Amino acid sequence: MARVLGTEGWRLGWCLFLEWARREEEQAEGDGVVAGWPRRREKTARPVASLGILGAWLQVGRGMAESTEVRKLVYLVTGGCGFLGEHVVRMLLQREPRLSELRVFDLHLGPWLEELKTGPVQVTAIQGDVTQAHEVAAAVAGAHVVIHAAGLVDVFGRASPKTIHEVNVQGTKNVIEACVQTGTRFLVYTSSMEVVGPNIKGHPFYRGNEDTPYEAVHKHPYPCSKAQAERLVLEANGREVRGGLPLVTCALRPTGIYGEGHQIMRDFYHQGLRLGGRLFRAIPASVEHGRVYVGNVAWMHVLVARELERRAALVGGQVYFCYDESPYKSYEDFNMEFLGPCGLRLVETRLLAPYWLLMLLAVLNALLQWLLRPLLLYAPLLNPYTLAVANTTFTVSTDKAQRHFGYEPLFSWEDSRTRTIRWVRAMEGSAQ
Ligand SMILES: NC(=O)c1ccc[n+]([C@@H]2O[C@H](COP(=O)([O-])OP(=O)(O)OC[C@H]3O[C@@H](n4cnc5c(N)ncnc54)[C@H](O)[C@@H]3O)[C@@H](O)[C@H]2O)c1
Ligand SMILES: CC(C)[C@@H](O)CC[C@@H](C)[C@H]1CC[C@H]2[C@@H]3[C@H](O)C=C4C[C@@H](O)CC[C@]4(C)[C@H]3CC[C@]12C
Repeated sequence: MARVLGTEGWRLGWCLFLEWARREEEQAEGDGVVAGWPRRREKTARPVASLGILGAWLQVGRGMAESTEVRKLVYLVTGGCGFLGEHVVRMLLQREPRLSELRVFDLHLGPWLEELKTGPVQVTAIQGDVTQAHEVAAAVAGAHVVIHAAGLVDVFGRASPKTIHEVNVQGTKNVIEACVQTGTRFLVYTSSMEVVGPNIKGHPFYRGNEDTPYEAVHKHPYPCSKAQAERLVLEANGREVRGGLPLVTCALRPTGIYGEGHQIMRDFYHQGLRLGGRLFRAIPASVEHGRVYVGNVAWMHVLVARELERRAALVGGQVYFCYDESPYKSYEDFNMEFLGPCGLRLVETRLLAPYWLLMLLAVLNALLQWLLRPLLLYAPLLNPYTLAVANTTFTVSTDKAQRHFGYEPLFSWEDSRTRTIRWVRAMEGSAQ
């Protein structure tokens, strides 16, 4: 379709222009207004009208001309069937007009991909493992842009530290090397706030930005792996890829993502249902955690991927926190923005469960997980790491993405909240 508009576009534009010119001239004779501008003296009216219409036509023509060549880019999204990945895939299809092919690479392909194959963009589902270099290289070959969102997001002890490292670090190395070997020049990495903190010392990060000094000290396998992977991506910026041009990379650091498809929100909801519609507060309301809507995180990925080529010198090698207008609240209070309207309530237990008791329970959970591992996977939300993270303020306040590549949140807080509540309610229907 876009290609057809190329030649036909100019011809169609010219016909539109002539028809419009005729009508404008007729109208200008009648009501004294020329193409939206107040009519000037008779002798300038006609040139003004023609200029205005000509300008409109040129705009139409250019837009069509641009559309004739735009569908030429191949994007690859690793982890494209995950919580964030699916939103990135759908956002690209909606808001990246230059796409000719969208490759979705994931260990587990979602059935919903089939519904995407009816549009003008070729959607190629690739079942693969980022830890397998040859599978990554095959998927990357020929892509113009790679958005690397595949990762093992585990802070609940489900996967071994070795596996987390293999996926998050070695997998990222494989993506970088595939870009270099095949000549793909633009790589966006989905990093995480946890690359920064909260650190093992429980230091708060209050309204911090990308330049705020903070002692990023980690022991847990997940943040360690994200920090290593991010460093690899940023260090790869400028490396020569096949064909002799430089690789341009950047990393996006979402804070706690929420929205349609968020598994942890789903876990909280089901836990509340099991407890008779109640959730028990474990974290003081004063401990704030930054959260960001998944649609805005997806939009930031799409936008920075588009701007990487045009603003390579500025954006290449940079990190950007993902942010929007979501309010600063404790993790649990924030979740109640969505779970409350769906019938759950947060029971104040701070007097009943002091921090030391919660930490004791968390340690017992970790011990139980270790004892039961040969028999079954016991991975509750409460463990020493999640308690420590939840109990440490971590909020960002930055506009670096806006300054560097014009990012503005696509979804307001109200819209993000409404969409998430609608999703929880749909879960409610399925849970009954
Ligand atoms: N969820 C959050 O709050 C959050 C916040 C900051 C950053 N992140 C980052 O965003 C990215 C996506 O996270 P998510 O929350 O969507 O998690 P997710 O688990 O829903 O998605 C990750 C996807 O990667 C895929 N994957 C895992 N191992 C793979 C492998 N070996 N090969 C190929 N694909 C593999 C999974 O199948 C899944 O579809 C991750 O890199 C994560 O670190 C998430
Ligand atoms: C059981 C209570 C103590 C309850 O309040 C625990 C909440 C806990 C499960 C979450 C609190 C903070 C979350 C993390 C944070 O939002 C950022 C993250 C970075 C991202 O890359 C992956 C997810 C996560 C680690 C996220 C995980 C859940 C929490 C620890």
